Amino acid sequence: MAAGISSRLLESLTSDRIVAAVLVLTICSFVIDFTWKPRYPQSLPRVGFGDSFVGTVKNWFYFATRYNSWVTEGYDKYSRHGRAFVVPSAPSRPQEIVVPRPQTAWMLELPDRVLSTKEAHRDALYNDYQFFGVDDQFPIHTIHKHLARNIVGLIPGVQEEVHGAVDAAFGKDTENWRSVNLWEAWLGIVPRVTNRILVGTPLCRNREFLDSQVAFADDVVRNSFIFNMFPRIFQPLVAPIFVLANWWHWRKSHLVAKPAIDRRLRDMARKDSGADPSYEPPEDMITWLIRQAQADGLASELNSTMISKRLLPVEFAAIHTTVITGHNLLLDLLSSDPSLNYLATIRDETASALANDPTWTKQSLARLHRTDSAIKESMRLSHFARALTHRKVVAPRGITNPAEGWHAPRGASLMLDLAGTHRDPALYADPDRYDAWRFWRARNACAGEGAAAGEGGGVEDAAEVLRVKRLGMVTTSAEYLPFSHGRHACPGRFFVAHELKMVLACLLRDYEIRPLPARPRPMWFGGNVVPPVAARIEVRRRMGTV
Ligand code: HEM
Repeated sequence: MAAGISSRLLESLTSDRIVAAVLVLTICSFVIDFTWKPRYPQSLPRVGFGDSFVGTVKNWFYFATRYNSWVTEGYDKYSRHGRAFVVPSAPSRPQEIVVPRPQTAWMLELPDRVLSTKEAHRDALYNDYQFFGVDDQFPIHTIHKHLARNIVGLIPGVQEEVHGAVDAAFGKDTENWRSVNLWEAWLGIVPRVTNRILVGTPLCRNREFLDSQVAFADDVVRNSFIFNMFPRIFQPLVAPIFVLANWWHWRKSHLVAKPAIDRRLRDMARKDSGADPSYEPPEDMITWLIRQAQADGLASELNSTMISKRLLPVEFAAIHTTVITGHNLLLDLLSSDPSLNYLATIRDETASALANDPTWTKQSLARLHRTDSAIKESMRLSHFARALTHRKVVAPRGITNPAEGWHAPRGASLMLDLAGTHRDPALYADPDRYDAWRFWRARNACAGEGAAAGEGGGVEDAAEVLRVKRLGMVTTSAEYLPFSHGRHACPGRFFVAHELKMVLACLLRDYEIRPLPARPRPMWFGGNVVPPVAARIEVRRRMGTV
């Protein structure tokens, strides 16, 4: 009898019925998703097709191609006049409230228990699946606490890594011009240099380890795009399949890193027990994670499996962000009018900073005002996402905006519009032009004002020194958001500034580079920019540098 029922069932499973069932299931799941999402007050203006059911479906359909223009429209109509507005999101994500610039301080000063960075990142990156449910706050806290205080001592090691990585990426042929894929070159440089401060030598030069970290980061980005398109109700079914790739790449990196991590754990334990008091562990993320776990009494953190998993969110935060930034920087510089002499000027500035001592120091790096300005300007103009500051309302009763009176319920999503701000002519003259010395001139004007105002004090005056310093690339503000702003602003930015300046100095010292006839254009996909990864540049090693 049972056999009869199952054979009748099988017979009734025609392909038409299967397709229809999947379609009905998908529509039902999107409807359920729709009802789960936070609702925003009608007093908040909308861009896109609005939030009726039909409007929502159209928003999902056009999200990938129109998101950027929706936010631009909202910026012009509302943000410029100090008003918040609502922008559609990908199918599985709640719509976002775009908070205008004058309300930045209000938004970023709300405590994490009210408006959460962690929950916003967790939702956007699907941390529970993609990072195997391992909480990212421990490594983030570790970076906040240990990186800045060790950064000066890390400079010589980073410089050594930069030289090795630039040589490997661009070659040593002084006779012939070589065509190099710029994206691949940065992927050869950044993971190695960044891992010098995360895992130290020799692991930071291990190709298998680095490739696994890059592949893991690619998995996170790709899967986030995919999960964004699936109704939330399906995610527990679909995500475990997709994150097999994440698991595989973490496992590969762990197998390579395990001996080094185990050795570090042993050596540090021997030092602590007094068996080897002279041992000094290298300053890198592995050491900092061990110290932090010891300080917090977290014995469960002290093994290679946990440490290698704790590295993942930081590798993810550090690698692609820097690769895209370096890639944009060179594209902006190389496609600028050659008569502006950007490259030669940066080359001269970096060479003269190293004239007395070939090793970079905090002081010599801080003297690179033009180089700093060129990088800062590229990060202003050539951003890689519409927004990099997102927050989720976690307060059970939601939040009320004091300036406009709107209420955002628990689960609502808020963001700051980086691209609109960075291209606002009220803030930046001729905002669509790459003007490498824009911030250098502002710095000089500021220093000049100080000199004129103070009785011969000039930039020697402490307050003036501070004001001039604040024009540097690591200073965040409501008007300059590539590293976000407020207490969760990127803790890696001081390192990034050093890294990019050293790479640029090394590259321009050792190579001639041909200008590009035009800036290769990136493409928008939803809220993110897809970099022009096929772009190639022509380089030749300078005579006498090998
Ligand atoms: C050009 C390169 C980089 C850019 C543009 C960048 C940008 C950002 C942005 C926009 C945030 C989000 C902050 C927020 O939500 O308000 C962030 C967070 C973070 N970044 Fe970076 N980042 C870069 C490189 C790095 C590097 C090299 C590291 C580590 C060595 C790093 C570590 C982190 C960490 C740990 C966080 C989380 C901070 C927190 O939640 O408190 N980043 N970064």
